[in-house]
Amino acid sequence: MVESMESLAGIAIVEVETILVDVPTIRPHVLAMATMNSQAICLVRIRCADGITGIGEATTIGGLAYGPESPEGIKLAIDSYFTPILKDCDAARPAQAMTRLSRHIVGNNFAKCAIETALLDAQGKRCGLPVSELLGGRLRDRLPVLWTLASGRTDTDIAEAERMIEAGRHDAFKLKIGKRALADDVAHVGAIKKALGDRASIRVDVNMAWDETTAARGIAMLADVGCDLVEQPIIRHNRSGMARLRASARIPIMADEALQGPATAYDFASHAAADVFAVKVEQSGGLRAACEVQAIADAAGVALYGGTMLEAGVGTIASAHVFATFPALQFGTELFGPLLLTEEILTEPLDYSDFSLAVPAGPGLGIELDEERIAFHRRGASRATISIPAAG
Ligand SMILES: O=C(O)C[C@H]1C=CC(=O)O1
Ligand SMILES: [Mn+2]
Repeated sequence: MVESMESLAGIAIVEVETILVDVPTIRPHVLAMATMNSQAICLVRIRCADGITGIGEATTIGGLAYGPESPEGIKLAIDSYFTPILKDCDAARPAQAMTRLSRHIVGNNFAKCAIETALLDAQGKRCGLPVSELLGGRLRDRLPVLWTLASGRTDTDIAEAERMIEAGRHDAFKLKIGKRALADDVAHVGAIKKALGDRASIRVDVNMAWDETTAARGIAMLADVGCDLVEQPIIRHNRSGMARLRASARIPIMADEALQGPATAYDFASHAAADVFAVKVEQSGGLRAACEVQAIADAAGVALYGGTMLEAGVGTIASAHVFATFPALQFGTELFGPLLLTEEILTEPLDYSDFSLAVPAGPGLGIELDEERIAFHRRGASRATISIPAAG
């Protein structure tokens, strides 16, 4: 007999802890809608009655500059609304817990993703399986990773790209444009492509900064200077505009902000409004929802790219487990979030080498938080001052 959804909890969820952590970026990261000097991370820890703890992360870009959720709002939503529901859920049934949450909580995709990550991490540890295996099974152990050049200066970006190629870290780059005049942006892209030539793929992300007319002109100009792809050139809800741009462009057009989970993916796929989907686990509403976006893309013949919200180690590895299950990943991934931060918050550094990221093989996410670093960067932490003994 199938057990009722309302069955009593088998393994109780004892505690849901949310922690805000601020980690500086290695340099200012200049996007059309915000310049990031640090990243605010909402970490989640779910403690279960069987002694297992799962971890999750929700991270946004520029606070509320990118979308409707912020790290502070996510913490508040989880503490006030998610936790009381989770206290009645069975930790050993993550899908049931997520269905219950969705019945009572509208939207809040990022918060849902953090909770699902923690539940799946705990479940993986319980079963001795990596999260990617819980999601159906991984098809690859490494993921190609692109780097975003966004210092705001062309010469600095070229030097940064040269260092990345030389170190074997990245050979595909995304340039953030849309803040400056179109001609200046195209000159910036053209100069970088000219300097790097066939050694690198150059793509751009406009982050919705153009109107449709500017986009039509801009995409043609970018194709002329050797750009390989244009990401989200216009506002997220203009699906017919995206379809028109896609139909006339010589280079692929990718949807990012427009994709807020399976329903929007279906809408964009059925209206041929993008050549490529940037799948983001947080924007999708969680790991399983991201897999549904992938299935819709594959069914519609839309190519795939593994996106990021510039998450730190936990969110990045949650995404890596998801993308490792994708049969096709034609444009690779941009899972470089931890590399943009001055330090990793994990005990073991992630393996970024050979132009790719290794997907951890251990149970759950296969990573551990560095409690000392978390305590240091925790918002409101009183930092111990180092006293230097007086000379002599
Ligand atoms: O894609 C975005 O819009 C967000 C993000 C991903 C890489 C990056 O530099 O910013
Ligand atoms: Mn984007």
